[in-house]
Amino acid sequence: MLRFLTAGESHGPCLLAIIEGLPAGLPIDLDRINLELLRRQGGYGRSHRMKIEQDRVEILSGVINKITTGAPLAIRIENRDWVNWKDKWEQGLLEPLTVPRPGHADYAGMIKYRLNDARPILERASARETAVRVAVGAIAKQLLAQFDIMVGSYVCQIGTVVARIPLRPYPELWSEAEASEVRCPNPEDGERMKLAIDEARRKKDTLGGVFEVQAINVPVGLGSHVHWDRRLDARIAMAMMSIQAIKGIEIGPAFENAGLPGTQVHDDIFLDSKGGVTRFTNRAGGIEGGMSNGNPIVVRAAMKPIATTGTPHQSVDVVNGRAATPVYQRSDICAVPAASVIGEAMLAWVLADALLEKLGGDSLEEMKR
Ligand SMILES: Cc1cc2nc3c(=O)[nH]c(=O)nc-3n(C[C@H](O)[C@H](O)[C@H](O)COP(=O)(O)O)c2cc1C
Ligand SMILES: C=C(O[C@@H]1CC(C(=O)O)=C[C@@H](OP(=O)(O)O)[C@H]1O)C(=O)O
Repeated sequence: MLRFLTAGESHGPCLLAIIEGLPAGLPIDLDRINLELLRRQGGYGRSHRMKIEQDRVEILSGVINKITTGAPLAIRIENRDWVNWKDKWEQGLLEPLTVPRPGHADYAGMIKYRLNDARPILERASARETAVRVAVGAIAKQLLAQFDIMVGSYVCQIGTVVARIPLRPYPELWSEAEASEVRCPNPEDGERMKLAIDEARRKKDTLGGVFEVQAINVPVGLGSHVHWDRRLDARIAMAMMSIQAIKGIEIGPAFENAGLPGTQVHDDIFLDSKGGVTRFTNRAGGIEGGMSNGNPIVVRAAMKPIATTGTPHQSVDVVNGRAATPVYQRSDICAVPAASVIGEAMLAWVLADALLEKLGGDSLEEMKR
């Protein structure tokens, strides 16, 4: 079983993760992990914070001579913004934030943990934590790559701009998305998305959207139909929904399928010329009965608009009980492109876990055998 834990605050010294259960003998390419971190930091519409941070991963254990040993990996990413907080933080001089910000974890967290200050809540609820998750996902991708399984993504919608996705094999769409500042494989729609972000910024507003993550070359039979928590779609849904601000997911075009008759939805099975079977459609998004069916796995996720808007929301000061507006410092206008990279990391993690479960083995060699 693969598992990982993360720790760290958004403006604290660093983010940490411990990854347990990786097979021994897996070559780890640090540059490729750092490339994923760079991809997550990109994207049109992000705040000044992304100019401060330059995420690089350090591996502190579990890897010797660039190869996993089978022991837990401890990994670390520095928060460069820490120097701007360190003195006040260490001397206990940070002003309490007594007005919870709507759309954030602040209100529920303050009640739950009996705090008159939202800071301890926002520090951990922040999506800054996804930096280290992307590093974890990058390691999962390196395990999957040993079995030719690849994961990629693109952005399908920002605000009301819905991209027309060209009909091309996924790897081509991924490289076209990579060349776009909003990770949209359709350049014309990508420009419209950027204009929508500019307009939101001008109006002191924010945007959400939809991204799609896909995995190709996934063997048949990851996950299982036999028990609720072994179903691959359930595991993917949980991983995707764990990303901050993700509020909906679908496997394949699930919400469109819901309105169609069964004859137009289910992917018929045909004999191919080599005596095997093939399918010409993938409306199931690569999963039937909680198991991968050999088709690409296709997951869409809906991200709500960024909660902190330049136009103030109404709230209440929990200390004096008066109506108030929360403190505004800075905020992303749109983070859907970054979220799509985080979605890749989470899908890669779930698939690596399911693959290891299916193949077994303590070393890469055993897994391959
Ligand atoms: C990559 C990324 C960047 C984000 N940046 C911001 C931001 O700058 N400002 C903000 O208010 N919310 C931002 N969010 C969303 C909040 O973290 C999230 O809405 C909040 O923690 C509440 O969690 P929930 O939306 O899952 O309920 C970001 C989310 C992601 C995935
Ligand atoms: C730091 C990152 O994203 C942050 C996520 C975030 C939030 O509330 O989730 C708020 C912003 O941070 P700050 O509170 O410092 O302005 C974003 O910049 C990152 O993605 O690395």
